[in-house]
Amino acid sequence: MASKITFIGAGNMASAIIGGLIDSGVSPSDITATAPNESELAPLAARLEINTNTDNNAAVEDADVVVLAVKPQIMRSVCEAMRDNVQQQSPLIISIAAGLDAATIDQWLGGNNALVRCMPNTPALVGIGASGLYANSTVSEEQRTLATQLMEAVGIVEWVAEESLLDAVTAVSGSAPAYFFLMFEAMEEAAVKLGLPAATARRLAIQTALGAATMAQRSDKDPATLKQNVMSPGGTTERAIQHMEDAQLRATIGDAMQACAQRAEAMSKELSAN
Ligand SMILES: NC(=O)C1=CN([C@@H]2O[C@H](COP(=O)(O)OP(=O)(O)OC[C@H]3O[C@@H](n4cnc5c(N)ncnc54)[C@H](O)[C@@H]3O)[C@@H](O)[C@H]2O)C=CC1
Ligand SMILES: O=C(O)[C@@H]1CCC=N1
Repeated sequence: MASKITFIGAGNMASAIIGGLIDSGVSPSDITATAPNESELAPLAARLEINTNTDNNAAVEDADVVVLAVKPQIMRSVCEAMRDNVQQQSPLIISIAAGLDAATIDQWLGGNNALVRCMPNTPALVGIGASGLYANSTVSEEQRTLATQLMEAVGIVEWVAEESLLDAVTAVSGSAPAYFFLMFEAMEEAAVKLGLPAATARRLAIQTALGAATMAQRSDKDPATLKQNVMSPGGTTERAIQHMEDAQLRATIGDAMQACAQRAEAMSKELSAN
C-alpha cells in the first residue's frame, strides 16, 4: 500500500488507526496527521515517527488518501476550509465521523469526491478493529480496494450496501467496545464485593472475555450453543444467566443499540441542516 495517507485530526480514533497501520508495516513516513495544536502533535510524532502538520491544507497537498477524523460537529468548517486543495488533489476521502452522510461531506468538499464512509472502532489500535465501509458512486474499484487494505491493516472490514446501515454498524461495533468495558467495570465491582482483590478480578474478567471471543470466533457453533455448553443443569451458570434473562438484559442491549443507531441518524440530520 504505497500511498500517502493524511489524517485530519489526531485524536483517539486517528491515533488508534495510525498505530495499527504502522504495526502492520505501513511506513510512518507515508503518514501525516494534523491537529490545531503542536502540543498534541509533538508526542505523536515522537512516538510514531509520522509527519505532522498544524495546517490541514498543506497536509492534503500530496495525499492519495485523506482520512477525516475530527469530531462531526466541526467537520463542516474543516472541510470547507480545505475544499479548494481537495478539489485540486482529488484524493480518496475516507470519513470516520459518526452520523454524517457521504453526500453532505462531499458537498462541503466541493462535490464529485470519491468518498468512503467508514465506521471503525478503537480496538484498531491493537489490530483487532472492526470497520463497516460504504462507498459513494465516484469511488473506483481500485479506491475500494485501497480503502479495504487500509482498514484491514487494523482489523476486519465489512462493506455495507446501503449507507443507512452504517448506523447499525455504529451500534454493533463502532460504539460497542464501550459496552464491553462497562461489563468489565460491573464484573470487577461485583467480584470485589465477593472478596477478590480488584486487580485479580480485572485480570480474570478481561481474560475470560478474550477467551470467549476467541472461542466464538474459532468455533463453528453459534453463541447460543457455546453458552449452553457452559451451563450445567441446576448448576452455577444457569443461575447467573437466568438472573440476566429475568432482568431483561437482552432487551436492554437491544434498546441501547437502537438508541445508538437512532442517535447516529439524528446527528446526521442535525449536522447536515447546519
Ligand atoms: N472514539 C471512537 O471510538 C470512535 C470515533 N469515531 C469518529 O472519529 C472521529 C474522531 O473522534 P475521536 O478520535 O474520538 O475524537 P478526538 O476528540 O479524540 O479527536 C479529534 C481530533 O481532531 C483534532 N482537531 C480539532 N479541530 C481540528 C481542526 N480544525 N483540524 C484538524 N484537526 C482538528 C483534535 O485536535 C483531535 O486530535 C469522530 O468523528 C467520531 O465520530 C468513529 C468511530 C469510533
Ligand atoms: O460516541 C461516538 O459518537 C463515537 C462514534 C462511535 C464511537 N464513538
